[in-house]
Amino acid sequence: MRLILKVGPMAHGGHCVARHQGRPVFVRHAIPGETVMAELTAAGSSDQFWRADTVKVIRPSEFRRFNQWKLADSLRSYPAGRRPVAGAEYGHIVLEYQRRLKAQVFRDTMVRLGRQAVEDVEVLVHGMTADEPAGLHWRTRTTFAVSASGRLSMPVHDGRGTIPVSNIPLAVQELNELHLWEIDFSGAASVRVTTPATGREALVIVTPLAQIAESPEMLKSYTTAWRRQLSGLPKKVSAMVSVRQRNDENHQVTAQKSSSGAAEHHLLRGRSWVQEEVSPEQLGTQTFRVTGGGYWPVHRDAAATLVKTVLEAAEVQPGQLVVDLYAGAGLYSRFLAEATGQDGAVLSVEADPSASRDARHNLKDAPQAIALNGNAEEVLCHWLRTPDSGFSRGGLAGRRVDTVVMHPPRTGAGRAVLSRLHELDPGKIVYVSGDPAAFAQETRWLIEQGWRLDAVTVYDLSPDTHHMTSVGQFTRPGAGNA
Ligand SMILES: C[S@@+](CC[C@H](N)C(=O)[O-])C[C@H]1O[C@@H](n2cnc3c(N)ncnc32)[C@H](O)[C@@H]1O
Repeated sequence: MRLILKVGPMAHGGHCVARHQGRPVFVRHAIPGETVMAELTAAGSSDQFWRADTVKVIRPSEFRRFNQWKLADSLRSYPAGRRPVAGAEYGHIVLEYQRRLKAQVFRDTMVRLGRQAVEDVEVLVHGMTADEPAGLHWRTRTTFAVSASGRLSMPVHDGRGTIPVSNIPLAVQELNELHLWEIDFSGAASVRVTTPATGREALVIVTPLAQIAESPEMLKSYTTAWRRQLSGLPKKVSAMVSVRQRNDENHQVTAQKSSSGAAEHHLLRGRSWVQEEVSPEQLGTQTFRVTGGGYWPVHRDAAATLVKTVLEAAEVQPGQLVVDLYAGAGLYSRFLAEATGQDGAVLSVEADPSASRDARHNLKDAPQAIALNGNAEEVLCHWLRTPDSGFSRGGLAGRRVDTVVMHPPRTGAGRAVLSRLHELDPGKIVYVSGDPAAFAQETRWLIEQGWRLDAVTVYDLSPDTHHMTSVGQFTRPGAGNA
């Protein structure tokens, strides 16, 4: 069923809000102010709200542009009898206006969920200069679904099926040049491709279908087939099979999950890691090993931009004690260690064992940085229980933490971690977030405990999508630090 709708503001998640006979309808691929014809994609008679997708624009916004990713363009998808692929919900909007919409969504979310005053969260969303004007070719990590015939595919919106692809306009050119779509990945559930911004290498990670992963004979025979299929790729391409337990979605790891969730790797060719190189302005260059599908900021310029912003917000002085929670491969820790110098210390906390091994490796030239493998909440509890033990025995050597940098998964740190953090009472918290709703809710809680949000910077590190990244800086007036 199709409706003609006058579309209202952009909401968190990448859809505009409209109304039909009083009921809210979340419309994808529209722009505030437009009148569109929308196809209902989820519309139960008792549903509180419906979902719809734009199939025709009746009165276009001046900020509408031609969506350069054909498969993600709803205006070309529906006439072709298919749904648009997910992952480029803003592709039909002029880049500069995408950022204005993200600023509006951030502000609205901070007001609604964070209970902030509008005037306190008037933010600009900063883009990366290299993205102008199109917002294409920035992704260094891309995960594909695999079709029944073994072709690389992308899921369509609302999770109803996948569509084979032969070009990813948002990915760096190095990915498209590999022509992986010509390879038969039958037997795989997904394929993740890492193409670091250096352009010097790539890593293909094949995750088998569950029934194949569970049978050693089938796994062996498919592994042989994938190795053969990939043999024609340039030498710089490494490949591996990753048999991963469930529960590691979005890298939300708990203590139990982090041990049971470790991936078993079978190398097909090359090596199981990539090298990332990060050169934030005036902070020098550092290199990092990132193994398998371990977390790394996806936009080719994100790592340098975030390091610079985090270091500016943290204002670390030589000799200070800094904690990097959810540290991944030690990206922030490595630069923070330069700032504390050898008289200070950085405690780099990461739950995933493989990422934590990478952090240990990446921090080996900075003895003042200590990689701790553990769940954030448990490590915090340990610090609170035995603050006087030495750093490598789970304590804080009797010192007060000057600054905590934290970059949790999109779902946020959660109340338990925030409570422990509040008890720890660091001088400052620098919070990097990939989700405005989680950030707003956790800001609200921190403010209720007496913290103050001193500054927030928002970046568009995911052009053409609805995602944004914020870096917030909190202090607690009256707690001896303001
Ligand atoms: C968004 S990433 C940030 C990584 C790093 N700061 C960076 O920017 O490269 C979140 C990281 O937190 C880790 N993680 C998830 N849940 C955790 C937990 N409960 N305790 C500690 N680390 C966790 C994930 O494995 C992942 O490496």
